[in-house]
Amino acid sequence: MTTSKIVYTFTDEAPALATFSLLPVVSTFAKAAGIEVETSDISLAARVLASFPDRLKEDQRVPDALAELGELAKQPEANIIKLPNISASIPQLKACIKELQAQGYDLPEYPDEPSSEEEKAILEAYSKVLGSAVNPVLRQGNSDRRAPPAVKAYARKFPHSMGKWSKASRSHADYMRGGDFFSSEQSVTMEAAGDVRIEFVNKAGQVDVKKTLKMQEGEVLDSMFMSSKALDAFFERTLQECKEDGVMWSLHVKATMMKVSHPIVFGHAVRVFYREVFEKYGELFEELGVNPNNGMASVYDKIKTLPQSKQDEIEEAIHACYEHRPEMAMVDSVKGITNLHIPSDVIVDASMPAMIRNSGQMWGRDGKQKDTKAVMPESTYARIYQEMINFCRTNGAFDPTTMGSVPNVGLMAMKAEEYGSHDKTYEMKEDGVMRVVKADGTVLMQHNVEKGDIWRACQTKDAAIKDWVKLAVNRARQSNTTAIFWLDAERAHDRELRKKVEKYLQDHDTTGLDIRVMGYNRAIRTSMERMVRGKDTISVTGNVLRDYLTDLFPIMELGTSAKMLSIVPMLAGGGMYETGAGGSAPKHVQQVLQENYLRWDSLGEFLAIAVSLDELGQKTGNKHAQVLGKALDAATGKLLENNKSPSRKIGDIDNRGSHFYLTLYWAQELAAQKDDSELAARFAALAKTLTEKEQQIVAELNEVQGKPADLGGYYHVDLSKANAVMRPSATFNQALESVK
Ligand SMILES: NC(=O)C1=CN([C@@H]2O[C@H](COP(=O)(O)OP(=O)(O)OC[C@H]3O[C@@H](n4cnc5c(N)ncnc54)[C@H](OP(=O)(O)O)[C@@H]3O)[C@@H](O)[C@H]2O)C=CC1
Ligand SMILES: O=C(O)CCC(=O)C(=O)O
Ligand SMILES: [Mg+2]
Repeated sequence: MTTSKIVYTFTDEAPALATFSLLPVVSTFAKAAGIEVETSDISLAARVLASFPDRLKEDQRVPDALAELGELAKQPEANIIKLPNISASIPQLKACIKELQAQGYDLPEYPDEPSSEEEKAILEAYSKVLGSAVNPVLRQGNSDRRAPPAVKAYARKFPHSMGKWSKASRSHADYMRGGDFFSSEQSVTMEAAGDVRIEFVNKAGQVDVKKTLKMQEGEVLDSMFMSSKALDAFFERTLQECKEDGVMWSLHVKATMMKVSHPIVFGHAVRVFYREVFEKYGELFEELGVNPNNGMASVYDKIKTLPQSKQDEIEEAIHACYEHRPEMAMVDSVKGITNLHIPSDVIVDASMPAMIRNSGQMWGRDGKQKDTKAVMPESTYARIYQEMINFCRTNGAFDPTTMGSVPNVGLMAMKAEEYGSHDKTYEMKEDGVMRVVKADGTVLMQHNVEKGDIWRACQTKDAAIKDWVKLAVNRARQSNTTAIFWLDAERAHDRELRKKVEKYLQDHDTTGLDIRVMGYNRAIRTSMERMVRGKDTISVTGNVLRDYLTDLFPIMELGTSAKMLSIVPMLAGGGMYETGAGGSAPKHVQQVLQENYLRWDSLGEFLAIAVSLDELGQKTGNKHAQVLGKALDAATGKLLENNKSPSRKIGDIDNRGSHFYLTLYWAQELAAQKDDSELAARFAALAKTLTEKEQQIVAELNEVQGKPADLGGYYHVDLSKANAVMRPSATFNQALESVK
């Protein structure tokens, strides 16, 4: 039997905990097909540790698993199961460093304001770990995300709750009407390969070359900026309006994925909301190293060094702001954590759908739901949320039992669009001109900018676009579904893409297919109108809309994006199977710590593993793998039918219980199938044991609930402790071990 390999990532928070329980199951089954399941630790903690080998003792060092996996992703044999990981904000990164230091790892502090060369090098090393650092490296292909039929059927049978919409709802999205990235965007397509320079020219005419880019032929290059003055004025306007109208104020950005530009935007919101505090204590804050981009948590943290009386004075000034500012949405009203506390608490892709599902409301200081103004400065993508809000206000909440589906084909390969913008994003230090210049001196694009403005460039490679069009046509054909390319004629970048889409569509046989190109507003309206009639529509979008829509529609349709099948067919021929489309659910870990209950649903993992096995089987001719994959799909279907997913509250089965049922059904399916007698024989005993001992195992699993759990860490858990917590049934463990 040929041994082939599946790489299973070890990540963070809830999915990492779930891995302790699920991986032994997967390895046991895969082994029967001669497949080795290798883990690759790309958790935030491991990435931090891998950045400072020289400071660690021999036995503390870890390999740079992300770099290795990034290389594998470029090979045709790649078969990677990727679980969601933390895209760390600075506060999260600092907390991780602190935890590792306390565990005895000699890591340097995160230098907020590096002064020496050494500190600058440290900051650079940490910057590589910050924000969305994993996905752009591993996603060496475009994105295919959809709800499999069994999952959709489950949602129709057991619909999740949907908050009612009132026609009188005052909730809405608000965005800049000028001065933002949308209004300043310029875009060019490179006619030939060659270098271009990004440079700044100050008022005195001095030129500072920021970066030289090696451009490929046919590559699309964009540049744009957000005016800092316009941004501040916008925030002030939204606050005034909320105050006057008595509507709650909330901010929705993506400070994790847009790791350079959005924390700055978030910092502006903090400074405007607490204007008097920053005016009065600005200098002191500067001395203390307060960074509003890290949220109000940074203020509370840094003022701790001050005498108590000064701290009280500042806290009073903060409270005084609440007197004349509108009510702000809360992340945790019990603990008093506001929307402006930490930039990674409210992440737009998940927060806006949650709000729309929840009657368009968020939680106020008193813990009650309220209508809210959802502030999303960048108008490019914010408008789609207003369209959905309008739709729900007019037609009522969506009905999961009848609604159609909006799967997505997203452009993200080769760090397409915003993914590749981080090292080309600048906060201007003075007034002047930012320009993009060809080697021969031709100015391709330029903007007049002012101090504080945020300027950025994005690149999109021709090969990535070509592959994206191909994937869209394939999906439209395979699922016989209408596909809409969301490309806005108002946007410079999209105009370039429209030309390419028209051209590359001709490379494919599209007879009989319904493929359309529309601006965002029309695209979302059309998709929603079809959806309420039970029709499916593939959204074919750029990178940010890929991210937004693959939470937005699944959360309406399925209650969570965790149930999505999320595939990245890699350009080099390999495959990455992501689990779900959502995040790492930090709230779930808190529940484990408090009451040893993990409500994480590993359905995304089950779906991904089945596709991974099937693909591996097809590519290597491993028949056992295909049988395993098919049986897993059937087992997942049964699990859904029998409603054996984790429930939200203690008392019922949690993540561990659902893994037991998956194992039971998987073994039963294998034992019963007729395609592969070897596998049937091998799993017959396990199927029998688990069937007989169901009651006992479930009792053993559920017995541990209700008491606090000790994991020995948050970012870097103690392996044996986490193992003990996540595998509490001796009977189940023994049954698995007995499979030869
Ligand atoms: N692909 C990736 O690697 C991604 C990583 N992230 C990262 O994840 C973290 C959290 O992001 P956030 O925006 O809060 O998004 P999450 O998706 O983690 O959280 C939103 C909510 O969705 C529900 N949810 C998500 N996944 C599951 C699941 N498998 N089972 C059950 N419920 C689920 C939970 O609801 P409830 O609490 O009500 O149970 C959760 O609180 C951040 O660090 C972010 O950067 C985010 C998106 C993708
Ligand atoms: O890379 C990230 O930070 C998040 C990605 C994400 O949310 C997604 O791919 O849906
Ligand atoms: Mg997302």
